[in-house]
Amino acid sequence: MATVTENPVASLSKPNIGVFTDPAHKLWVAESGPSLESIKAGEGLKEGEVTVGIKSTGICGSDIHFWHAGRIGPMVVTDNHILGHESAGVVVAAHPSVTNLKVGDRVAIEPDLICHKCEYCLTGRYNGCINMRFLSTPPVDGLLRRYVTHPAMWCHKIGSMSFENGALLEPLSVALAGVERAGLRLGDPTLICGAGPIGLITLLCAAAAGAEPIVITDIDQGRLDYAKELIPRVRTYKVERGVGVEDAASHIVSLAGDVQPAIALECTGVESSVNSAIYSVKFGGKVFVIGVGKPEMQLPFMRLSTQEIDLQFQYRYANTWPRAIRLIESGVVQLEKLVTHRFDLEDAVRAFETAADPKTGAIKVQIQSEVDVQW
Ligand SMILES: NC(=O)c1ccc[n+]([C@@H]2O[C@H](COP(=O)([O-])OP(=O)(O)OC[C@H]3O[C@@H](n4cnc5c(N)ncnc54)[C@H](O)[C@@H]3O)[C@@H](O)[C@H]2O)c1
Ligand SMILES: OC[C@H](O)C(O)[C@@H](O)CO
Repeated sequence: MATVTENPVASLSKPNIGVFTDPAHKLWVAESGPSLESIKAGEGLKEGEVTVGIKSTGICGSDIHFWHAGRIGPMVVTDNHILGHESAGVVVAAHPSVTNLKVGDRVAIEPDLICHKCEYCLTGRYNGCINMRFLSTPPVDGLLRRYVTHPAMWCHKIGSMSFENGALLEPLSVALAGVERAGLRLGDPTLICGAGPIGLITLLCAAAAGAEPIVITDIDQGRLDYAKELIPRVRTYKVERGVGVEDAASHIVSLAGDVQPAIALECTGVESSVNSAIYSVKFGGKVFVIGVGKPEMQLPFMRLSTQEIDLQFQYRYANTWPRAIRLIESGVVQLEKLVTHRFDLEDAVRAFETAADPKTGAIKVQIQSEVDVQW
């Protein structure tokens, strides 16, 4: 264990840099705020805030989307914009008012800034905050920087957990929120649609929660093979172009041993996939949609109606971090294998190109930054 120096922030020497995109779909690394000088001078920290030296940040599909498409639905990149919302690092400075954290604490950052005043904040469903400012969703800059200033209350201590795992707490939170609100129970036959990072983490959670049998779908055989490596008992279904949604549903049910799923956790947001899930689940079952997709979709209304199927949705998460930390610390959910590629912050453009290219076989690409402080 390294020793804490009198004033560790004084030893910081690397400039703050960040990963930017813009409305012209450029992607670049450049100097960003807060500046090293202001951090070292102890300027700019407001009451309740800390500065975190970011060590690991995962690239999310939404980061690629903001870069390539310039928008996700109503969230539009209108200016130079810093990406990233899956990060963990070390506290390098703290405002004197902060009592829950100290310099040197290892933390994962929950990337929301909420108003603490609206109905949803006051009732614990703060992901619905009407004044939500979610880091990396334009116009709010994200975490892909060497240093970030953030409210201490949204920096969760991760103890000796690796920074890579700390950065995975964010997508784990998405999956946990889904599994929890879907009401998944021990022995529930479960369908998971999509074996991207969210689908795979959902698979790990559903398996840990005792779902059985579990079928996972994807259009990519490589991702299905990956799912099988993670959870050998999972049954995999490769979705083929030209196969109708009802036929796909029959294949899924037959793969499950002629058992209709009680719950489908939809992690693609693709219309045909949502519809195969609706045709797969049993009477009174639930299709729980985590994936996000196009603004309007056609759904089999009468199937939903005559089979009393619940169709439910999830948007981000609330109150998941402490639970997610316990699951990783105890090894109940093991996410290490998901990180397939690692790049330095200076090399972030290559990291994004790798994450965006299906031929690389990347599942989760993480960006690591050097924070040259001596503890
Ligand atoms: N609700 C939320 O708060 C929330 C949070 C994070 C991510 N998401 C969404 O969750 C979804 C999954 O995220 P991800 O990071 O894993 O994305 P991803 O794009 O990496 O993974 C999606 C997977 O679905 C597969 N797929 C595509 N079409 C399919 C089909 N017809 N049938 C089966 N599989 C198909 C793809 O091959 C891919 O492996 C995305 O829509 C993302 O935007 C939602
Ligand atoms: O996990 C959080 C999600 O990735 C975000 O909601 C993103 O999709 C848009 O801001």
